[in-house]
Amino acid sequence: MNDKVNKPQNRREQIDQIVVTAQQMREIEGRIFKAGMPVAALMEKVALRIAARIQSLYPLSNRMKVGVLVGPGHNGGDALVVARELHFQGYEVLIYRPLSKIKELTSYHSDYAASLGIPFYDEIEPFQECDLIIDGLFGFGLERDISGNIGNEIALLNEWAQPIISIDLPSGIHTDTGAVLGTAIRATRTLCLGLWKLAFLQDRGLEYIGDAELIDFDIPLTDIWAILGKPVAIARMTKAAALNCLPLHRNLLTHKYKQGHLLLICGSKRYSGAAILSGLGARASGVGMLSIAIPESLKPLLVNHLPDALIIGCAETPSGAIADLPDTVDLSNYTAIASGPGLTVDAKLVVQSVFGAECPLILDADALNILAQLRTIPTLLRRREATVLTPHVGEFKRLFPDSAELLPDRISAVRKASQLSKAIILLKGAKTAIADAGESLWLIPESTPALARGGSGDILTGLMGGLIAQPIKQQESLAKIVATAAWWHAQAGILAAKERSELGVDPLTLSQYLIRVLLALLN
Ligand SMILES: NC(=O)C1=CN([C@@H]2O[C@H](COP(=O)(O)OP(=O)(O)OC[C@H]3O[C@@H](n4cnc5c(N)ncnc54)[C@H](O)[C@@H]3O)[C@@H](O)[C@H]2O)[C@@H](O)CC1
Ligand SMILES: [K+]
Repeated sequence: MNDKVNKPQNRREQIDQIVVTAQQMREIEGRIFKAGMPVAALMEKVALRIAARIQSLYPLSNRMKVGVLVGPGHNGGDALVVARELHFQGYEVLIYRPLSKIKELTSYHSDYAASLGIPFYDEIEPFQECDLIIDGLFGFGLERDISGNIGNEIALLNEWAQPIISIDLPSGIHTDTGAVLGTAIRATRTLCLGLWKLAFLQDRGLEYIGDAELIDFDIPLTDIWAILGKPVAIARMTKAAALNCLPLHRNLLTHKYKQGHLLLICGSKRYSGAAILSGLGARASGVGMLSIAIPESLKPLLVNHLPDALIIGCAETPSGAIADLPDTVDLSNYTAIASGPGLTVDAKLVVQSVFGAECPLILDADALNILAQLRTIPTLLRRREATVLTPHVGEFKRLFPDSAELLPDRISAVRKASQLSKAIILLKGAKTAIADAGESLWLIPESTPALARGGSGDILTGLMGGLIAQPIKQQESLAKIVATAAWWHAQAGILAAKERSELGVDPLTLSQYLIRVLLALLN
């Protein structure tokens, strides 16, 4: 792949960009063991870090009763080491070990914990009294559905009120797809071990993961690159990577046209606000020149809200959509074109007219619906320059019915659609995924449900268009800029929700938080 994950300054930043499957984790782990690290020593090291983290989260008060759930594999082994340490620190510990057949190393830890007098149970009832539950039933070794008694006991446990900390993954969550295998623990917090597993970046498992946190245990980067390759094929978008990608510093001798010229084509009589919001998103990107094509009758409105933009009034259809661009518009003048918000499907002609543009084209909202009517894949394959699509799941299904069959595995679905269409596709969701024709895949790890609100996508389209229009640093790919826009948009939402509540993140406010969050992150 030719997409580059930036060279961040420190190990933690590099680790934070990495995402692995269960198989890759096994292979990385295998290299460490082969190099001489004893399995038991690694388990001890990891589990001591987990125990220390749990103690800092839940310091010992007068009486702290901790229930530890122990499964048959090394996830259970980790949990037993944690149980032992908490016991030594003075916590009252009890252990739920429902399966008798367990791995050898786990059984040693089990025997030792029993010898210390820690009580063992094979039913969950007594754990209702616990102040905290630690879940070490299954980690990345879970292969099949959890069924039978353990399944029922997990369902019961999920109804109780005490916090649950899951080790590595919530037991029952598939490491790669995030799917619930039969039943799963609903964790308050999950301590992911060593490297981020794919499940943390999938929408499906989110409700089970709770707050996610990575416990680093010093996996050598060389072992990671040996298995994943470098640059990696799937990357989490982090603050370091995103800030590196933003056009934060301009050349001293620049002028407005050197800072990019974005053409936004959006809005209709029916959805005039969408044009304003896209314009505000584009404005926050810092783009040198912003032109906005809208139906002629909306011109005064747009000038009022965006006096800095060049407003292009267009002929209207009887329904008040853009009929066509005026003859005076020369598409070769723009460094990027973004089209879609508020258009309505009546703006078909104008969307068709920009397919030939020889600059990156961003299509959103009704432009996507129009594209779906025109036969998505052949239309996209005819484009000579890059096309970026920003569908939500509903739009994605209309655009790529074949790829949509892979849903709810969003990562596989978006990757396939991108490979088939050669477009960069940003699939919106709690964990937005950006695929670049099978080359690279970026995932946005943090967001907020506050962004699930009419108009917030319009801000994103404008922001993304404005970023893409600007001169791109040589080493950055277009997909990474798209991911940076999505990351920035999400961060603005997170900060706005923190300061104003999730109810207070209307799109206009969101647009104002774009620069505000940037300043906060830079400081
Ligand atoms: N990757 C690493 O480098 C490290 C991994 N460690 C821990 O090891 C874990 C992985 O350990 P394992 O590979 O032993 O896997 P798990 O502990 O996740 O569980 C696998 C065991 O459960 C059984 N099993 C799978 N599905 C089942 C089902 N539905 N019902 C009943 N039994 C089922 C398997 O036969 C196997 O014995 C990680 O999640 C992590 O907690 C740490 O101890 C140390 C470092
Ligand atoms: K677990």
